[in-house]
Amino acid sequence: MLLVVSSRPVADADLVWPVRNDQLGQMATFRFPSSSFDPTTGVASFDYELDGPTGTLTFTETVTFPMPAVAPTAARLDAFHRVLSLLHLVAGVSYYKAAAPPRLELPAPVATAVVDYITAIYTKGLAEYAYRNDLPHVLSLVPAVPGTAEPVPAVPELTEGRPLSAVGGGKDSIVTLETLRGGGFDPVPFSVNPNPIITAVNEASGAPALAARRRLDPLLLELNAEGARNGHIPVTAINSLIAVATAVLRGLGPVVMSNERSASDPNLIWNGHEINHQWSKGVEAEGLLRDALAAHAGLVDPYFSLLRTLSELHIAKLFAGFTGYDDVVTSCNQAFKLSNATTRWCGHCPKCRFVFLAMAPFMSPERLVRIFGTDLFADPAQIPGYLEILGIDGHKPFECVGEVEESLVALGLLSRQPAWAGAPVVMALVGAVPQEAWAAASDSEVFTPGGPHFVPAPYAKLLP
Ligand SMILES: CC(=O)N[C@H]1[C@@H](OP(=O)(O)OP(=O)(O)OC[C@H]2O[C@@H](n3ccc(=O)[nH]c3=O)[C@H](O)[C@@H]2O)O[C@H](CO)[C@@H](O)[C@@H]1O[C@H](C)C(=O)N[C@@H](C)C(=O)N[C@@H](CCC(=O)O)C(=O)O
Ligand SMILES: Nc1ncnc2c1ncn2[C@@H]1O[C@H](COP(=O)(O)OP(=O)(O)OP(=O)(O)O)[C@@H](O)[C@H]1O
Repeated sequence: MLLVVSSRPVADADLVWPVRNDQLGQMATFRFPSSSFDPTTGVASFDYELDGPTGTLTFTETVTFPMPAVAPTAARLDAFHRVLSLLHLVAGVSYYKAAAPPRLELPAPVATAVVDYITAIYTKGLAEYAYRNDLPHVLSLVPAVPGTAEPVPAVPELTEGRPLSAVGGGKDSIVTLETLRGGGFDPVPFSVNPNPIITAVNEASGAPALAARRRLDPLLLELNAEGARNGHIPVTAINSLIAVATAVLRGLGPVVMSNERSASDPNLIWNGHEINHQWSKGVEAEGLLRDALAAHAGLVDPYFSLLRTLSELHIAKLFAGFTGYDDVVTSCNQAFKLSNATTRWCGHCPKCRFVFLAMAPFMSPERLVRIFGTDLFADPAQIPGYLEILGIDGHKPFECVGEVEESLVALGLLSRQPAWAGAPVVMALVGAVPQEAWAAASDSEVFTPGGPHFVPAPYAKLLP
């Protein structure tokens, strides 16, 4: 059930406006003044500017790419630069959101597909931010573009080669990596800013991995500490473009993501707009990015999610079949913060709750507790959080959690398994679910692949 809200909630303490910095409050325009790439170091630099009557603030973000031993062909280098120019536009969201000015000025003429993608990134990708900060103008932002460019011709050779498999350290990317390997595709694992968890997952795979390093401008973090506007950004879009640029630079084939079916479903409706925490993981974002990459860089099938048609519960079931990652797999977002990250699962956030529930039907309690380091079903303090995930209280949390129906199906499966049925939290939840909710949850729908996807034919045969 989708919650429709007409007023926003009281903002979180860390999102409260006004900021101490008056300058930010009066910014009128966001620009993309310049970008550069140094092939000797592999460092791309992206400059941004917030401009208003009280002055200008400038930012520079850098991304360090893993350079190939052999220089890329001229065609690949040209496509790489074109992907970098898209990344420049997309990575601006982190700095735009510090002020949310009404004007967004793109630096050069681009194809219509690029305008469509960038418009969606700054509106739908920032929708949760707009909702939490009560900034409805962000949802209808229209970029100012200095002209329209013609789409470039398609160059199929640019995406031929071993697939690059994006690894985030969680169960989903492990399922993708192992499924590609099982199908004989010899994927190259790739991560942006791999932390010790991601490094351990890559080591467990035994496949040599590539990495790119992304560095936010420290000024942004200073402004955040002073109370600048802040909130969620479409980070998957940024990681995706860094992955595509790396694949093009390294002579690899398509970027394979692990974004599931439920990532496309919104958390709630506000002012008539869908608010989806995971928008840049959804199928709409995937299609828009593919179109932008085709029009701007001539890339054919450069990017797709192998798991797009699967539910989270289905992916959890597949993950249970791969036992080599139990000591390293971590899906909890707290473990991926830039500072004060947890070592592995925090054990008390919506994502930990959901993944524990999703894996439980397919694992023994011993194995699951070993993976998490704690038994969430033994702790009654988890019950209120689970009631949200089951759709009994509040809306779907702003986290990467599956649909209410998936949670209900998982709980139904647990209630029929002697190993889990007697767990205190399982018993309490089974008692709390209204009869009509059980009726709406269908095992077969959850385990039947479905919905739109962009998986090319040679890869589609790998799916269940
Ligand atoms: C790890 C995490 O969940 N972070 C979110 C959190 O930020 P927090 O302050 O707790 O920690 P940091 O991630 O270290 O961020 C420090 C500040 O830097 C800003 N920032 C970070 C990355 C970036 O690319 N741009 C930035 O401006 C950030 O605003 C902090 O002030 O809360 C933030 C505010 O809501 C979120 O923006 C942080 O989310 C990260 C960007 C992040 O990597 N999140 C993924 C784990 C995540 O949420 N993935 C989604 C997919 C969403 C999508 O559409 O792509 C998911 O798994 O559902
Ligand atoms: N640091 C990263 N570098 C490269 N790709 C990433 C990174 N973090 C996440 N991804 C990719 O982005 C997508 C969304 O990330 P998400 O965190 O949902 O996936 P995950 O870590 O594989 O699984 P889980 O849902 O269990 O956390 C996935 O395809 C994942 O592979």
